Amino acid sequence: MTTALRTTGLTVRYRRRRALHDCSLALPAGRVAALVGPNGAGKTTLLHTVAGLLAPDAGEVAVAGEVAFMAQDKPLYDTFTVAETLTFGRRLNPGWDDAYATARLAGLGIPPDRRVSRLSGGQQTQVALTVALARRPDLLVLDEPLADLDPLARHDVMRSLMVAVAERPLTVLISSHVVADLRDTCDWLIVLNQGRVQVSGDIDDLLAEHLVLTGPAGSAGGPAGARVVESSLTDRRTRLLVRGAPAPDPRWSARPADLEELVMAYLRSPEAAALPAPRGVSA
Ligand SMILES: Nc1ncnc2c1ncn2[C@@H]1O[C@H](COP(=O)(O)OP(=O)(O)OP(=O)(O)O)[C@@H](O)[C@H]1O
Repeated sequence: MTTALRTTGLTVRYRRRRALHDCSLALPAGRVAALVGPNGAGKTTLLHTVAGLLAPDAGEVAVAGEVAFMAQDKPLYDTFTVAETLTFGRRLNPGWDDAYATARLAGLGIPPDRRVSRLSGGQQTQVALTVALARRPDLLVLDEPLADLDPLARHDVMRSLMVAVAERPLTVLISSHVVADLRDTCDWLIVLNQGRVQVSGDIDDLLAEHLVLTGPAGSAGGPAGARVVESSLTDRRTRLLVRGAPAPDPRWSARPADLEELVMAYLRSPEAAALPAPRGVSA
């Protein structure tokens, strides 16, 4: 397994405020990784550090190959046409693949003579994405590319990103607040919370090892052997999200957790973690 991105003990401060603390993760090549976390968790700081725009105060970032970064506020010039945007990209990037960029935009039905300011938000995102992809990166880093797009445009952007990933060897790291947008597209999950990496792993593996248990009220610890990530209590039932399968107990019913439940449970329990061994900490 080749590692496309590895961060080791990454710490970043803005003056005295620590935005990232001791972040270590490894992303295998060819994965599409979702980076999720609440406002202020450090997602943009992590992406900027991976893209080389910020220098860490401690720790290291290692990327296998070239990185292309698409910032949150789509880096396009409003007064340029789409064709001029591509010309600009070609002049700035030695490894630029013009045939790919032109064909991709034609396939998406985006007219080359249209001014960027006259494109829809979804089309602007597609142009910015095309500029990033035409640089032929090994690692594509996207900071909230779906923000301010309607659900249809979000779906189109993610689907076209999947086409790009299927066409070439590419690893993608994409931040978003909307977990539902990422479920069909991403196969790796990174949860960042309060500047720390809380979860990093294969989504199917994570889902397979987490359960939602429902059982008697007043038993927040759950059945024997349960590793509780989060518990919520009502006066009648206890609901737990647990990692690993506890011993069978007839008082508790179990069902698989979905991705949103898993993410929310970790975000509400900043002390819990699901990280790979040997560096990992059990929930
Ligand atoms: N330029 C800056 N100067 C000072 N503090 C900053 C700066 N940029 C970010 N921060 C702080 O660092 C922390 C992490 O911010 P960051 O933007 O990385 O979070 P985020 O997860 O991307 O948030 P959001 O989801 O709101 O975009 C926050 O507490 C933020 O206020």
